[in-house]
Amino acid sequence: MIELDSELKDATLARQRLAEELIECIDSNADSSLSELQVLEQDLLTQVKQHASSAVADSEQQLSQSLADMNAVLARLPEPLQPLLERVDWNAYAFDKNYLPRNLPFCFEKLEYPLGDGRTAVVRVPKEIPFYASDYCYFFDSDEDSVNRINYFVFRLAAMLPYSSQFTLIDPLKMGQSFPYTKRLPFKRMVDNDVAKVLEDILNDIVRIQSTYLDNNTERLIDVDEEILGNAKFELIVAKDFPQAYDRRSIELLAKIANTGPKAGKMVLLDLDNKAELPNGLQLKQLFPELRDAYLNSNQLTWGLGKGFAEGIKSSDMMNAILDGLSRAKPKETKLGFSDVIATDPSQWWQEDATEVLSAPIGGSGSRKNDIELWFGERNKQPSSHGMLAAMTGAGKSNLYHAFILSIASRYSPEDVQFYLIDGKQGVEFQNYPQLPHARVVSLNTSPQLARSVLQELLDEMNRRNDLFKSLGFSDFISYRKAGSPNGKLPRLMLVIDEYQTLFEDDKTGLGSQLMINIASQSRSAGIHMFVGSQKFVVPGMSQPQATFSNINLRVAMKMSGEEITSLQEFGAKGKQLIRACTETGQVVVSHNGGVDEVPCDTGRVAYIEEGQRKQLLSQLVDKWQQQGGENQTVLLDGSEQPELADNLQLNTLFASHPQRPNEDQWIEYANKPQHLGGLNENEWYPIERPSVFWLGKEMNIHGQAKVVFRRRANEHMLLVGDSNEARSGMLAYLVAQMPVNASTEQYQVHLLDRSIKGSQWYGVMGAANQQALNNSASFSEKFSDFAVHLDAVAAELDKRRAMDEEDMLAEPSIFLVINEAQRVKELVKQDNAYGMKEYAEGSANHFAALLEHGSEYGIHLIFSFDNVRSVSKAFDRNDIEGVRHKVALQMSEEDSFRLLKTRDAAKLQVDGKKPIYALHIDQMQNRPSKFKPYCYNDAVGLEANLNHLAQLFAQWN
Ligand SMILES: Nc1ncnc2c1ncn2[C@@H]1O[C@H](COP(=O)(O)OP(=O)(O)OP(=O)(O)O)[C@@H](O)[C@H]1O
Repeated sequence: MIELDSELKDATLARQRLAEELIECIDSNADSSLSELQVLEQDLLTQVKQHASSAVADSEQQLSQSLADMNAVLARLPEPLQPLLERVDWNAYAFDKNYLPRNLPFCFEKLEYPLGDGRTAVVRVPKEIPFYASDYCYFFDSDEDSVNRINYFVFRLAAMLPYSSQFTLIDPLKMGQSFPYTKRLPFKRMVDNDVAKVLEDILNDIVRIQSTYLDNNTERLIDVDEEILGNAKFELIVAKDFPQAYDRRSIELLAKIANTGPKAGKMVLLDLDNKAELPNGLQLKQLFPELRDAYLNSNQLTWGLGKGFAEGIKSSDMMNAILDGLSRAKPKETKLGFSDVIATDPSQWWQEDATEVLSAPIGGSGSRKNDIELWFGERNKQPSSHGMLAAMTGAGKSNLYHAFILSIASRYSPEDVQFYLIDGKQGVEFQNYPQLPHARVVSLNTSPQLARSVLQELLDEMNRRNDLFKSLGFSDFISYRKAGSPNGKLPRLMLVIDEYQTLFEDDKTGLGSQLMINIASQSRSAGIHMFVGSQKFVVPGMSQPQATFSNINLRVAMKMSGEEITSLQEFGAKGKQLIRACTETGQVVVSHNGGVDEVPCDTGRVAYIEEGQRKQLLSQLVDKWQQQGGENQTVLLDGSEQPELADNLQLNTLFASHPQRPNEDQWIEYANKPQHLGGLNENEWYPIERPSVFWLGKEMNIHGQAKVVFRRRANEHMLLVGDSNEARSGMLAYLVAQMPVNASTEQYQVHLLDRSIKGSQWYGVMGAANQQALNNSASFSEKFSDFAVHLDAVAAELDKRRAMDEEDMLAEPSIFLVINEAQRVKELVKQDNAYGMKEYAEGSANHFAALLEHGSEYGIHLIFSFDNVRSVSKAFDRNDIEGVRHKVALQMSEEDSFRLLKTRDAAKLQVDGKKPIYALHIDQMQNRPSKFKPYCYNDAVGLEANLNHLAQLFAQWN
């Protein structure tokens, strides 16, 4: 045998190496990218050819070896890539994978090799044509075999892309009869008489694909990551018998698709009837500059060549087998299940430790199912403090929150992580989470003011933590926890705000932006993080977004509009490209590096949690926590509802922490206690002033309750004014009902005049409070004449007390004169007397002047409710009104608000609508109006429930 020369040896070795590599590639990893496979395969074929051509005469043996190697390699190719489709058992093929066709195995190339002895070896090498990676428009000449050849393209592509190939088979001459199987293809455009209409649809699709997937970096659909591709389809548009029976418009549209479509995955194949005429003025080469002969893969318009080598599909058995297989094929999994992401067995939960990092797998990319994660804290010295999420409606933002919350809740115990879950103004996304053991606060329909107060609360918590760390000599949360949490375990706190633009609404002073900057820049070292979301990153009303964003490293984006993406500054060009490709619900792009291009973003799909699964997980979490003896301490706030007295945390803490009525010292301690611990945060609490606290509703923050404290000081009276009956009667009834909080029955006196209209729905509310909560210990009158008896007595009592020495006076019980619906007390209307001075006509009413002026210093407090300011003015002088320390106003006109309060604020209480009802408390001594949601009377059932709650608490102290 003739020695191979060195060049040939090299070629042989190179070919062997390639063959081995290719086999390995196919064998070792079914998931290896197809393009890799195809490049190797292409190289192998080239090498075979080169080898053959240089082998010349003396290497027949080598040549056959090469061909044997090649065939061995080809035999191992996945079924849809096999050169001979007929050799595949399609009934056994699963159609479970897409093979993106950069090249299409197409026909056999006939190669002739002179063997030196005069003989010529003829070998057939499979030939591939560049397909979706090219800009070509292929044609072959039309003849009786055309359909078979078209079938070859269709079925090859359908097998290669069972989930991503679409077909438009245009057959105007035979009206679709050439392709009877069209209906059975998984994705197709049915073509009726209006060919142009279908072609226009395709053009629109091209534009859509261009704008969602393609840009400078990713020029072709075939280059888009398959994970991102989602439902985008590669399309083959076949024009049978072209251009016969095609009108001018269709021809032009087809040409436009052929020229712009390939990059967007739309290829045109012309079955070219070269005897047919194009309409006047149209020329094939001008219409289709990229036209190529499918057999020659050349742009020469040579006819009839290579036909003999083309593989066509004639076998209807084979076509049926492929169509059956396609219909059996399971649609590609578009939902990633949550059980792929977290452990489903509760015994495996709460094993992670949040000392350094809090991490939540929320989904996966490619074949990996849980590699998309959001983490907060510190990892390899890299910090990730806070995150933000932007997604258009329907992109799957809610599901992402659920995945995030439940992923964390399953990995970390409630002692390790606690949530503040805040829904925007109209939001109820987090409504299922009050039962979550990890939820410290859940706020639904959150008002802007409340949302801001949550940030303030977290800043307060941060300061408390920092003080603690400092006092113990620790630098931060991590070092404190690493030292074994000497003062008790502190959880990482995770604030999640949906629709976080709520923070910046009605915010003239820019408080929301400032609070956010402070949290973003300072809170990480205290173990406090935030993850905020909206439809965009930068939201209306936010000032200095850059100051905030520079501290928010974690950026999470889902499907967004093209314009939105273009104007994004929170991601670099590469990130934007990935976001553009998020065309389906659940697709997500994540950067922990501020979206910069230098560090690749993660992209994939968020695991989907069905509602039932969510509820099941929640109840399993509750069970697990209860088994450990844990209690649920979630504070639930709902901005759309009026608060209930029974939910008052301060009231409940007072009774929970004092089995017996507190003594003076205990009262001081409780009053001084901060609100977040259930105390009153009231520093001035001197028993000598006999302070009495009454809660009126809920403040616009997490822990604060709206309250008035009456002390034995000047002017400690109250006016409650405004036209909401629910609020007026609710506040007043509950105020009366709270008497026993402050003193035992002997230590207070209440004289009630209830002028509510008999038969109205508000009638009886005050009586119920007296009966259920006070055991009828208040004197209760419906007529002024009855009340006047008590009024006279109280006036006499005042005189008596004024004559007492101070200590004796202080021992006397506090007296509350309460008049409900005072606008209906005609005795309270001052009239001109004989000297032109204003005076009450009724004798007893004249006691009010002295009681207003001096009563409260001697423990006698007046509390009036009026439905309007005019009536207040008829009853009292301007000075009297100004003197009253506590004024609670409901929505009223600007003028009335100013007249009563010297501020117009009470005219703005209901700017967003009638519900919920807001009230304003002005403490004349503090001069700081505070808005709150008052307790309201809604119906007898609610009233009874709240009064019962009080009665039970009081029973504990009797
Ligand atoms: N990760 C996901 N995978 C698959 N389907 C999902 C995924 N997330 C959401 N979906 C589907 O999309 C629907 C809408 O999701 P979701 O409510 O999370 O969207 P959203 O962006 O919050 O919408 P909106 O802003 O309108 O409330 C869901 O009911 C679900 O069917």
